[in-house]
Amino acid sequence: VPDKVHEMRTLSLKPLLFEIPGFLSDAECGVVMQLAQLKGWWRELDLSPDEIFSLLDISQDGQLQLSEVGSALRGSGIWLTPESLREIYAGIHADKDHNGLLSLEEFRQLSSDAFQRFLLQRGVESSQLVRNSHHTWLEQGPGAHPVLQSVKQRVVRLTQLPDPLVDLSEPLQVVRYQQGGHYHAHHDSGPVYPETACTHTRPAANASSPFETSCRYITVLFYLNSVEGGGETAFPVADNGTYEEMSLIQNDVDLLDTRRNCERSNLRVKPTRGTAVFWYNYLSDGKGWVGEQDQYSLHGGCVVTRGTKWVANKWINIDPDYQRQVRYQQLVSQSAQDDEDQEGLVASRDMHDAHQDL
Ligand SMILES: O=C(O)CCC(=O)C(=O)O
Ligand SMILES: [Fe+2]
Repeated sequence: VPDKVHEMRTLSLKPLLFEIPGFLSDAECGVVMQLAQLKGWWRELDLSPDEIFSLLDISQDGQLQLSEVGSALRGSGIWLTPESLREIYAGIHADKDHNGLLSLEEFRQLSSDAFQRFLLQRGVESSQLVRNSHHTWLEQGPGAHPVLQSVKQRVVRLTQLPDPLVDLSEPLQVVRYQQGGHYHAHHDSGPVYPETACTHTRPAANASSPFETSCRYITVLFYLNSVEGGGETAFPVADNGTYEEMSLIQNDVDLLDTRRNCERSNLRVKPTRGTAVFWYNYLSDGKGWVGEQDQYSLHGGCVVTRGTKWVANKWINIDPDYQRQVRYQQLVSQSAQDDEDQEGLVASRDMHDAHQDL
């Protein structure tokens, strides 16, 4: 908050994790919640289209037969005949070539939101989801609400990163959990291999790559309210002596399960209105740039036992491939320049207004 001195507490070294009480004022938390409410909510299973496709493609032949989609749905207690599936495809314009098969390409084009909504409507229970919450996105660029812009500037100061890196990152994500909501333990961003592309720098990548991840170097998590019961953010392996994937599930205790086993997590942060926590999802490469994924950054939202829980995520996206990040930034500033050049010729103000978000 401007003109205020803030205390920053180190919560763990693995991952590098800090807590800053009072990072947002109560009024600011209220504004962010209201803006999110106005914007409207998404709900999702939190799987990428490729992941869903691969799960459904039992024969692994790269096509989804009607029977594959049908039997997948049967597993969740939904009985759909091939005819009714065809009808659904038609309804959501899924099967462009009308051959009754969905290729990965068709599946990708199919609005994954439409499909996920459909799965939810068809009775996948919310407690069975990886993430049981609603979320929405708020832009923080010029024209955005002053509170959102000011929060972004504070994130720049907090993280000591150059402005453009923060400006070119994802918008602010606001998340609302109702009573009973949770988010099982996860990494906000995946591992990077030499052939892994980052979602945000796709436009600057040369070839199509087999893997993609969001490359969220830092997560800044804001608690917008204090939760009446539960809803802690759990870091199951924070500051563990060692990290073994196997030890996450032991004697039937799955540490990733935040509905059951939060109290076994090494570290839990209690949601307090206005507090921010932030951590690094990647280690340093030792040369001043982003390196490997930090396995210890695993975290989740414990089940909310009483009341609702509101948080916001500010992710800072940086490509571990330095050259690609640079190319991407050049590309963006070039196209911003082109837009400006155009402005004199075309009355493009209306268009800009149309893109302006809350
Ligand atoms: O709700 C929380 O405490 C954690 C949220 C989270 O991990 C996320 O939204 O990625
Ligand atoms: Fe997360």
